[in-house]
Amino acid sequence: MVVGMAGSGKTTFMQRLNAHLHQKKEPPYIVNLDPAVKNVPFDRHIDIRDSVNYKEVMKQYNLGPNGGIMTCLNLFATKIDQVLGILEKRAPTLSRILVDTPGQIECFVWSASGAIVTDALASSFPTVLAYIVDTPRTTSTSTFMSNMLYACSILYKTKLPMIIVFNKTDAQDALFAKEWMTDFETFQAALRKEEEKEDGVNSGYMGSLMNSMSLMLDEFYNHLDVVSVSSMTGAGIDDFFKAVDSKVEEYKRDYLPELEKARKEREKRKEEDKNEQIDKLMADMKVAESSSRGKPRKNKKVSASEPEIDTLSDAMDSDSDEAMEGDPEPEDGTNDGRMEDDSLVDRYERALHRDGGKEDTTDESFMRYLNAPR
Ligand SMILES: Nc1nc2c(ncn2[C@@H]2O[C@H](COP(=O)(O)OP(=O)(O)OP(=O)(O)O)[C@@H](O)[C@H]2O)c(=O)[nH]1
Repeated sequence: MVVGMAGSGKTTFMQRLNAHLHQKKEPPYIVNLDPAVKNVPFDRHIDIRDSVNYKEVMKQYNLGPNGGIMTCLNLFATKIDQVLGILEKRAPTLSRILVDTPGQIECFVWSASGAIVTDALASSFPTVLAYIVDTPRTTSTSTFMSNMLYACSILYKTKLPMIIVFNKTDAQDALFAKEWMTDFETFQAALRKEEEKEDGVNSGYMGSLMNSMSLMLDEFYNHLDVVSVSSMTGAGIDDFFKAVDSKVEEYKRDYLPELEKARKEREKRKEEDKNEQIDKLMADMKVAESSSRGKPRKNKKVSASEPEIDTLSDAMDSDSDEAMEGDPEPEDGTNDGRMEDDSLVDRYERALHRDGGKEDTTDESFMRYLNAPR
């Protein structure tokens, strides 16, 4: 999945990857998620523009460009199951799926639909993010830092393996950026140099902010692979694919178990919710039963100060008080004084196997309903 700021060269990079894979006789499957792109210089198998009309969405919903992209993505996200279905059907014959994303990166990465699309893909296929950086525009420490912070936030949001791709290296070598990422002191020196040269543009608050951030980003750099490419000339594309293969291993090693853990936790929570609902149901039924049994109120004092029963909780309080007063518990403590008979609660308990797993064929349908997967 290719992400990056507007103009960083995502589409050109996609075009280069496509050409490279075709040359190797491993044609990729291509998905375009940019609703606002005008010309895509390669064939797409799935294109968001086929299902939503960006211009029309802006008009219909009275939106600006970014709102238009977000809404298109939201509409597309509702069809993600169908997209996954197509991809999964194709998967056995595919070596790679390439996904292009909108240049308005925040619309994609920070929107709910962006997360839905990313999570859906990542739960079905080994997914790697390629964060494209416009190298010639990153030679100043401040633009470099903004790019790295963006990449960092995407990494922490998606938790997917990420490769930083320094693009346009035919116009600007990326060695300086690689050094800044591996040697903190080189970055500090560049900061100082800019301060002197630019007459204090990065001095004061900005300078010290970047200084601290570069220290913080050190940890983030450890999680990345970095490659330099030129989408224009094709230089570095082999290195990129090598990095992808190593990141796929990382996906299998780190991401998949996390995914499995999250899935199990979701299921466990669902089960707990179900049990909680059943417990509530049981509690309600006990109250309903005890009040509907219509025991005569013994020694009931009727006084002006006695509160009226308005709510279920009031009723519960009142009944338990009453039980303490006039209907004492048996001394062995095995019975709360309300459940002597084969009551509805008993039958529900049996239906749920809470009585040690004894079968009760009479309530089978209810049991089946409760145990049925949802
Ligand atoms: N010199 C050079 N220019 C490049 C390279 N890759 C892309 N460009 C140029 O950068 C500009 C933007 O490229 P795109 O591929 O349209 O960038 P994008 O990220 O898809 O842009 P958006 O769709 O607006 O987000 C174009 O003029 C490209 O020709 C490269 O490797 N070298």
